Amino acid sequence: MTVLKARGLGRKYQRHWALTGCELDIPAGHVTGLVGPNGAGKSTLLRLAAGMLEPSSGTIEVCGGVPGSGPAQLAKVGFVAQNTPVYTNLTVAEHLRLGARLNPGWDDKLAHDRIARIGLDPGLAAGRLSGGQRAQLALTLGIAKRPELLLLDEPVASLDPLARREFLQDLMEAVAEHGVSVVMSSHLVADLERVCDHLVVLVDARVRVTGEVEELLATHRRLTGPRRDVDTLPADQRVVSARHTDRQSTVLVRTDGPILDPAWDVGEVDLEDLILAYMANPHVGRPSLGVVR
Ligand SMILES: Nc1ncnc2c1ncn2[C@@H]1O[C@H](COP(=O)(O)OP(=O)(O)OP(=O)(O)O)[C@@H](O)[C@H]1O
Repeated sequence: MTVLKARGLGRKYQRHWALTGCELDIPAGHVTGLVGPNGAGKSTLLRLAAGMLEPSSGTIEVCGGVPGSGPAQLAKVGFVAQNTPVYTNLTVAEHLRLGARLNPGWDDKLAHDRIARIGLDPGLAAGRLSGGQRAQLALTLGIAKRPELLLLDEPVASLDPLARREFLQDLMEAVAEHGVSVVMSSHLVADLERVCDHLVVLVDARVRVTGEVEELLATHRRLTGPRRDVDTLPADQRVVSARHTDRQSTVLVRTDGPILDPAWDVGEVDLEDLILAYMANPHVGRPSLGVVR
């Protein structure tokens, strides 16, 4: 089942396209990592999915409906925006009461347990919380809503390392126990490596690569060998990035078949290698032959 489907999806601000030609099928029951450079269009995609923005072109379907199209649709989707908005004059406890009132699937025990574990004072006004504590409150509201799809825009950016680890643990539990689907943007590749089994890389407003992490890792290889022109590689080895010194070439390729050329030393890639290769070289198939010293 697909939890987010985009077809020719685009969004422009004035005359600038923040997202364009976006084709996505994000499967249900997975944690999908959304990565890309600053300004790539990640928040724009998440806000389109949450129904906070209208597409300028194409279509987007979330949990089988049009984002933001009514109360039933809103109940299916949780969204924690990048600035983790909370009501500054309401206390932590009032936020939980509001959550319970507004959300049909609200898990009150989970919300209270989490707030207690984090150590947030229920009587404190949200405006007096630190940035990280505010993020924790917003994330608690998002998880306790028990949505079908949870959209998180850089959720852990302001959390300390321990809080980050615990939050990711909570997230994985929610996925395992309640089958919630998650799409989260992050610049922290190590975190994505821990929790994501699906990946979308956005660069320059376009989807550069998307797929199951396991499948992506299985089909990408790092080739190291005597310097050569990447145009001489077999057609089934799609060049993602290439670096050259005077004598040596290092090429990251996508291929389904084995690498038979004995001149290459063939290595596996990890998620960070893969993400950086796609982020560094947006012009797939047109790698630079510049010399790196
Ligand atoms: N409200 C807006 N008005 C005009 N331009 C905008 C607006 N919001 C975003 N943009 C532009 O759209 C592009 C994509 O922005 P977006 O916030 O989606 O990127 P992002 O990938 O989330 O970036 P970051 O990693 O820095 O959070 C950027 O060029 C940005 O300047």
